[in-house]
Amino acid sequence: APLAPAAASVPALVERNNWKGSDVQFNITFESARKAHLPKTLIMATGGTIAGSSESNTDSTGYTAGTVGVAALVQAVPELLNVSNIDGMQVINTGSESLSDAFALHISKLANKALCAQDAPYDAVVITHGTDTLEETAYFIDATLQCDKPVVVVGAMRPSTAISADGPNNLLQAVTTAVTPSSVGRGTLIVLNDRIGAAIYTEKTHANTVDTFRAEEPGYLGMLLSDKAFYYQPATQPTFKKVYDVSQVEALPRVDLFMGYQGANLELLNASLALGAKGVVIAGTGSGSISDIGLEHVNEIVSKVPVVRSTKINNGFVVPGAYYPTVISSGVLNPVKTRRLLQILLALGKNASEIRTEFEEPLKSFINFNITSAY
Ligand SMILES: NC(=O)C[C@H](N)C(=O)O
Repeated sequence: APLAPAAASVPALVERNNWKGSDVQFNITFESARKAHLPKTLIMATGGTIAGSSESNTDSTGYTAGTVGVAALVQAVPELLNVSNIDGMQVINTGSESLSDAFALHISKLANKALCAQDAPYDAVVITHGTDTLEETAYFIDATLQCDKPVVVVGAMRPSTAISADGPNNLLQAVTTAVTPSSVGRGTLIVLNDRIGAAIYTEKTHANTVDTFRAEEPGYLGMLLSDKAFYYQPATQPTFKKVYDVSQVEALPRVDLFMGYQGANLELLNASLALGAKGVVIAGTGSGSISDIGLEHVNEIVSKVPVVRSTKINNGFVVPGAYYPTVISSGVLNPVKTRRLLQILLALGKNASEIRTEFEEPLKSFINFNITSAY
């Protein structure tokens, strides 16, 4: 059976649903294992390969993601209870490719309640998540969490039934990182495969291997060594990070994402608007370049919705350039994170020139240019 309790001494779990103010499906705790001196961590489980299983222990492609619940995930790693008191919450159980914009908003609100509300019951939150869109949730929470407590997002590349499944150790490392005092004040973190990265910079870089999460240019913040989190530098927040309050936001607007390539003409932008898009992100080629014909189509819609250009290279900067006066530049954010920030800004009612300022103003600190509003 997948994820049978690894040790005879695993305390019995208690299922309950008494976390005030939440709309959780169910909530587990290990009451008998409570230790007064340990911090309290809430594990929010969402599915993914870390909660996946297969008939075959060598299968790392044909398994079903999101089949194992939070109780089994925690029970498979009783060592968690040596570093933290643990509660578990099953937020959803699915492959992360199927997570919606509504999910991102929902889990951000849950994390804020768990950590930042008055009398917030937890010291840290760990989110178990599929890796395919893990960085989108991690960045969204990073940009919307109203306090300094740690949120760590973790996943796995091999299902729970695989030989050398990476999930259990990743989960232990995530909880260990979450309750390490020097994790406070660093923003949302991504922990997999012994490495700790900042949500704003870290992304999935390989479709199959366990060392997939990297922050190619800025590098990792730290690593785990014999189950201790080690940081290379004292706590600091990412350079361009800004935090927004989405507690009053009821839904994120539709924002579509288009990619640049030879022959891309972007005429589908009009279809996107007709389907209700309130903003558009273009994962441009190189440093955010857009084809001449593509730019013509962009210019047909910029008076109606903001268009932000990032880069499909997923590394480096897109800065304002004379050639694209009508388009907003994403700075250091990759396309999917750019999309998340644009959704947040639109949801908060910002107009196009305010959105431009939010994206481009921070870049002024090191690059000399004039922000010109083309609207
Ligand atoms: N490794 C994984 O978790 C991939 C899976 N498709 C997911 O994102 O849910």
